[in-house]
Amino acid sequence: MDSDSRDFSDGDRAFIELDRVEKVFDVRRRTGFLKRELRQVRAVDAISFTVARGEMVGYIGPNGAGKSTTIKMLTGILTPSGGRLRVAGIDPARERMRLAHRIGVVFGQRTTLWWDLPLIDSYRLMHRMYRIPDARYRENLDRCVELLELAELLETPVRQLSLGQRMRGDIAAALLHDPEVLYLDEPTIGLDVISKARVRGFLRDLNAERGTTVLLTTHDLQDIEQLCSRVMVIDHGRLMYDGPQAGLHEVGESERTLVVDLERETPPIEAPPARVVRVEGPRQWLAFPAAESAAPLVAHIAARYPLVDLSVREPDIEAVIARMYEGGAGGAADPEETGLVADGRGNS
Ligand SMILES: Nc1ncnc2c1ncn2[C@@H]1O[C@H](COP(=O)(O)OP(=O)(O)OP(=O)(O)O)[C@@H](O)[C@H]1O
Repeated sequence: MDSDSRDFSDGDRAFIELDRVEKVFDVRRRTGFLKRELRQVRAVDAISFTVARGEMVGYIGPNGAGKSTTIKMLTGILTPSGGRLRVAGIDPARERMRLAHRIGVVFGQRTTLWWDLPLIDSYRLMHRMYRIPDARYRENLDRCVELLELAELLETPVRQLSLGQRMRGDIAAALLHDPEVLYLDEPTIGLDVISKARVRGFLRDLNAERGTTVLLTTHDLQDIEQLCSRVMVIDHGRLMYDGPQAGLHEVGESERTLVVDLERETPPIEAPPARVVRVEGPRQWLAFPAAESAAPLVAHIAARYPLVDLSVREPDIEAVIARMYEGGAGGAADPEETGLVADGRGNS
């Protein structure tokens, strides 16, 4: 063990550390007969963040933002073009095999299981490949089989499993060697509501009970809402936001909605800065800044209009993120310049 790895193995110091990490791909494009143009794609552009041991962090962004490229660099599949990257004190690109014993990876769109073999045979192979001590293998397998409800599926060839069954099989495979960190790239893609709930529940327990560090990439924002208190948003290879999930609402300038039921139809309510965004008979919807209290608005309306009932709707994270993507595309900001990296936690 080198001194680097001792540094990062203890306590809650940075377990994953990226310091101005870049990945540039050279892409050759055909521009005419025998003509090729060389273009560089900056998939990851000077990204810095740290993740402490035991954190569960969402890593989100639109298509092509650079999420998978980041995960591939974190596993050692890709070598960064610049910057410094460490996981558990290990440089993934230089010591990929050593790191493999400490990390688990689930790519939702691909399987790491042997397609033609029964599920249990993939696990037996991993037992040997990772040289997992027998007792630990048994214990981890039993736990995953129980919690991910795999007992009935162990003798089934992987190609005959449904997507949801295969995903649970893949998650178990990633955990047999007790990884300290789990990278999940779209773990609920294509799953039905019940399978999603099962996978999310399992991940929540894994993080709470075992302290496994989790980095989760997803397009399903409910995964983030239900699992990750901290979120990082990446766009055009740059980190646009790093902070608590709740803080997204502020930077996304989101709005809450006051739904007002009146005794009868009335012209649109006037209550600035709130504005009426929809009217249906005696019901009106008013949008107002999420950061402001609803109390003065309610008092204003109650004093002037024939109020029967009202309710407040929180902004949904989907709308907030959509706004961020729209705003970020043009000038994808340096989060340090814009203050979108909250808590100072994202950068070291
Ligand atoms: N091997 C490669 N060669 C050239 N360009 C690549 C390569 N891999 C990724 N890219 C480009 O890098 C950028 C980031 O891709 P990446 O797959 O990391 O995005 P992503 O955020 O994971 O997207 P998605 O949500 O669609 O999976 C894209 O422009 C992509 O076309």
